Amino acid sequence: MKHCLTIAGSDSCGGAGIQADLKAFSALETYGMSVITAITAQNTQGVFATQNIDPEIVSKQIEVLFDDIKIDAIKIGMVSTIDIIEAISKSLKKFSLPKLVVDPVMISKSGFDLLKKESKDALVKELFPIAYIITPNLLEAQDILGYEIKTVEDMKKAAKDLHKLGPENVLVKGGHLEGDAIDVLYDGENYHIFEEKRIDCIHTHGTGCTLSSAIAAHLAKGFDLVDAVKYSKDYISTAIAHGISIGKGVGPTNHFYNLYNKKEE
Ligand SMILES: Nc1ncnc2c1ncn2[C@@H]1O[C@H](COP(=O)(O)OP(=O)(O)O)[C@@H](O)[C@H]1O
Ligand SMILES: Cc1ncc(COP(=O)(O)O)c(N)n1
Repeated sequence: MKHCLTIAGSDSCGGAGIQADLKAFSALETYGMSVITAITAQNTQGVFATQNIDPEIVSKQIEVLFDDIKIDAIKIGMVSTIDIIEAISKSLKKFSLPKLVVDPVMISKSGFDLLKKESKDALVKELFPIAYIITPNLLEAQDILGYEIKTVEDMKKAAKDLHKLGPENVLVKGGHLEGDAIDVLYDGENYHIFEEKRIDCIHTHGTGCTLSSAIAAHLAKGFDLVDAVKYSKDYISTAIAHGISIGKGVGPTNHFYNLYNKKEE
C-alpha cells in the first residue's frame, strides 16, 4: 500500500480540507497521513472562524513523519500565513521529496479568505518551484496572474504563464467556468484537456481538495501524470454526482460511492 500525506487545514464539517483529503486517499486505497496547518470552524453554509497552528508544530509534524515513514506523494492545501508557508518549505527541503501536488487554496466556496492576502507571494515563491503539479481553480489563477480567465483559450494561456512560476505541471480547473467542467493540464510542452459534463448538483464542497488528493494518490500508485489526472477527474465527477445531502448549504461530495456501490451489488 502506498502512503500519502496531506498538509492542509481541518474542515469541521468533513467535506473539504484534511478530512476530504484523507477520505480520498482511503477511497483510492492508499494510506493517508496528515499535517494540520489550521483548524476551521466550518459547516456547509460557511467558514465562521479559523485558528492557525504554530509553524513550529507544523514543521515538527512533517519532520517526524519523514524520519519514520516512506512518503509516496504529498498534497498541500490551506496554508494561511507566511510563517507557516516558510516553515513547510524549509522542512520539506530537508528531505528527498516524492511527487508534490500544491492546491493553492485561497478562498472557500462560501467566500472566506483561507489564505491571508499578504501570503500569496510566499505561496508562489516557496511552494510552486518544488511542486510536481499545481491545481489552481479559475479564481486562484486569476488572482495570481492578475488577468481575467473566461474561456478554455484563456485557461491555456494561464496554465502556460503559471508554469513560468516554477511547477513542473499545471492543472487549471474549470469548475467555475460556464458550461461543462473543463480542466486544462499543461506539462511544459503539451496541453491535455479533461472534459466532463457539468453535474447539476449543489454538493461541491471540497471538490478542489478532493481532486488534488486523488491526483496525489494516483501519482503515489505510479500512474503517469495524464492518467493520474484523468482517473482523478473521473473520481471527482462521480463523487459530485453522488453528493451527500447534509446541512443547509453546499454539501460534500461522496468520497466512498465505490464502496457503497460494491456493497449494493
Ligand atoms: N458541477 C460540477 N460538475 C462536474 N464537475 C465539476 C463541477 N464543479 C466542479 N467540478 C470539477 O471539480 C474539480 C474541482 O474544481 P473546482 O470546483 O474548480 O475547484 P475548487 O474547489 O478549488 O474551486 C474540477 O475537476 C472541476 O472541473
Ligand atoms: C480547510 C479547508 N480547506 C479548503 C477548503 C476549500 O474548499 P471549497 O473551495 O470547496 O470551500 C475549505 N473550505 N476548507
